[in-house]
Amino acid sequence: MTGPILTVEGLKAYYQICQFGQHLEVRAVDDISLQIERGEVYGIAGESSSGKTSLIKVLAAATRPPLRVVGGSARYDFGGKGIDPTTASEAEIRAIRWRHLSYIMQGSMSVLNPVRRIERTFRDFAQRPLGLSGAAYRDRIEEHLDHLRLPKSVLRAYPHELSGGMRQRVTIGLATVCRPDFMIADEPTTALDVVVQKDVLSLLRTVQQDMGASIIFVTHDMSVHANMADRIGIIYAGRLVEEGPTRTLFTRSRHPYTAHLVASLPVIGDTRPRPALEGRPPSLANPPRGCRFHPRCPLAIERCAREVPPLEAVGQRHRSACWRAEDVRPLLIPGETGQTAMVQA
Ligand SMILES: Nc1ncnc2c1ncn2[C@@H]1O[C@H](COP(=O)(O)OP(=O)(O)OP(=O)(O)O)[C@@H](O)[C@H]1O
Repeated sequence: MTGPILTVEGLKAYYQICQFGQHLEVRAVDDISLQIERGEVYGIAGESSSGKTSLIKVLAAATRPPLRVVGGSARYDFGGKGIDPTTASEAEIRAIRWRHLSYIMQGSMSVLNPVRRIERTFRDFAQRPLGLSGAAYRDRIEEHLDHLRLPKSVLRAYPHELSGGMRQRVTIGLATVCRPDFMIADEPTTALDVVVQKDVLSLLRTVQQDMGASIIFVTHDMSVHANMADRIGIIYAGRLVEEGPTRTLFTRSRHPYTAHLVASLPVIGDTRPRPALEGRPPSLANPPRGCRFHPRCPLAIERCAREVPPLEAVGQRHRSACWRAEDVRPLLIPGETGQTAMVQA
């Protein structure tokens, strides 16, 4: 199979709400275009309220009012089976859910029913898409658990009887049991402590590589991206402002906002003060004209307040939306600070 598995073009999704008798549009996803390759882990980063979850809700075909897709398109190519999650019918989505497209959500308890044993949840998720029953079905599930280094006994457990890390491993098990082509993961490890987080991430990476699946992976934690993602897209105020291979983004970012995110990472032994970013992210109901980052940008010039910078190539598979992309310098020098140690080859 050739070509990207997901192509997003000019996607716009707004929350259309009525507040104090006034009609408001919160432009959570505003003109986003990107492509994800087969077998690729694509990380989405950005601070709170930048639109990450809204974007992946649209991509997961989970758009519900007041969020509405108001422009653009998204298209998955599952080996000849093309589907647009913004326009597909319920029946079309049901046909691809779990088998082709699966979803690992924030906090395992949102998928695990507290009053059902894990085996029942597996049955609800997997039996129909796998088309297996009896011993063949049981063998497949047990083999899968074994692969995830989960004991068979979890099947008899209720969610509350498992630790947070174990529950998240079960969630990954559910999301991968039908060997999907594409997985969407929204902050899958945020609620876990660092040691368990590492274990869950390495499990997710192993399963993804074994299956050759693609993942779009959302977290605000840049150090998780450093260890997980092949490529990263940086979102600021509803827009994709930079995108590139992980190492490139960490060492040669071409957007001042990315440079700030990278410089904010703690580095052992480096006691230099972290450069602070002035101001707050804008309201997406009334974003500033021009580049949305310009009111906080240390490099802003008059043009930035007037014209929206397009997302343009600045290197190999590297795009930036900044009028001053050429002038962006890393705020901390990788190597000197040990920062590159976080980025795996
Ligand atoms: N139901 C809603 N109605 C109105 N606005 C909403 C709604 N849900 C989210 N928003 C707004 O949409 C914008 C994007 O929110 P979103 O949750 O997508 O951001 P995020 O980057 O995922 O944030 P976080 O990291 O905190 O989850 C924010 O301004 C948020 O306030």
